[in-house]
Amino acid sequence: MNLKIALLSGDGIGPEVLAQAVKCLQSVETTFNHHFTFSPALVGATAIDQTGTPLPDETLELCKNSDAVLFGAIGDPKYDNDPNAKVRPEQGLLKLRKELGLFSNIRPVRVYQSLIDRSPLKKEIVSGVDFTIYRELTGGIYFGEKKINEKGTVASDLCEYSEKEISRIAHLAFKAAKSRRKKVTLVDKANVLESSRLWRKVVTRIGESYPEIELDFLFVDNAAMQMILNPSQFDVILTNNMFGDIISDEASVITGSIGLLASASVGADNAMFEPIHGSFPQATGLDIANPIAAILSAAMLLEHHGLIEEAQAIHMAVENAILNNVVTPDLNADSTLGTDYVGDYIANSIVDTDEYLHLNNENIGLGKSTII
Ligand SMILES: NC(=O)c1ccc[n+]([C@@H]2O[C@H](COP(=O)([O-])OP(=O)(O)OC[C@H]3O[C@@H](n4cnc5c(N)ncnc54)[C@H](O)[C@@H]3O)[C@@H](O)[C@H]2O)c1
Ligand SMILES: CC(C)[C@H](C(=O)O)[C@@H](O)C(=O)O
Ligand SMILES: [Mg+2]
Repeated sequence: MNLKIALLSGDGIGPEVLAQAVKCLQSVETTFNHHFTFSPALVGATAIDQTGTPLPDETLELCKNSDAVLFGAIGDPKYDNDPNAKVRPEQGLLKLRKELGLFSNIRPVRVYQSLIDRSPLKKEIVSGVDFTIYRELTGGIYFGEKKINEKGTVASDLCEYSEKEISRIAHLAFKAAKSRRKKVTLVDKANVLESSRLWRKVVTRIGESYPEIELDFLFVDNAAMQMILNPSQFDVILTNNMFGDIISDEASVITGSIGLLASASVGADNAMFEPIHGSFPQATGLDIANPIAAILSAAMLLEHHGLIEEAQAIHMAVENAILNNVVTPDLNADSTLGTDYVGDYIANSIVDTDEYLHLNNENIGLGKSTII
């Protein structure tokens, strides 16, 4: 398959982790005989420094004309610490999501058995945790009208949602639950917010057309608590833009590190793949950032394009690295292995499992079909 991939490395650790994801995609290219074209473009603080804007027009055009966007991270302390800054790196990411129509952000949360001791929670609580967050990505308080009075003493951000915005992501969440454990939990604040009450109404109605799926509701404050008390109860979590942002960082803690969590941002015509973490500015250039979230985002990119075995090969290579303790210091405080080393190790262990089985079966005189 030929794929045109736009590479938006961004700021901080973005370029370091994205380079490892590219290595893995290149390894997939040779192992499975595909052709991927990588086109780098500016975004975030780096783009502001060079062009004055966090999302130059050329970057947006490139993304629109690519089969997928692979995104690193944006953000820089010089903007984080300046509430008066008018131009901010985050505006680039938000505009990109909006312009590409990426309304659904899918964030899988899975605990690796071999990392169970890395979780701050007890083994018996985290064992087997496997859920996915469907976070609405182009609406809500992030994109509602923002106001501040002339004196600069009163400010507001409007949280607005339409039925259409809710229903299109709700359908995706229900469909995902069909091939999982058949449960959707809507996380909202319907006891207080009008917009959350609309979410409940719309999602309840849509749920009726998925009778095999159990639909559950949790207020976000309780959901934050349940995620720590009993995370195994979740299968598919459906939620708005802001709640999804917050609970996904919380969920990452269960797994042992935010450096493990990948995501796919999907719309009708475009798709972007991005770690859930940020630019981790303190780690820039230190070769300590965990590249796995970026690498697994590349796996989600492949899966999105129907390259299931290829995505599986990346997952197996990641599991192999984790099993062999080839990890960055966030997963093992004694580790002296860096981002680049872990990236190389994972890229070099990507194999075509089908071929591997085939070869091994032939060696022992069995046809491939007898085993698979
Ligand atoms: N999608 C994005 O680009 C994105 C997401 C979140 C935050 N940000 C931006 O990033 C900047 C820093 O934000 P922050 O400090 O709140 O969040 P962050 O995710 O960058 O870092 C928070 C903490 O998570 C850990 N961490 C993050 N990524 C890691 C990795 N790959 N490996 C190991 N540990 C990792 C570190 O302990 C770090 O201190 C801000 O400017 C923020 O706006 C961008
Ligand atoms: C950087 C910021 C705009 C972004 C968000 O809030 O969506 C980030 O936290 C994320 O989770 O991708
Ligand atoms: Mg976030």
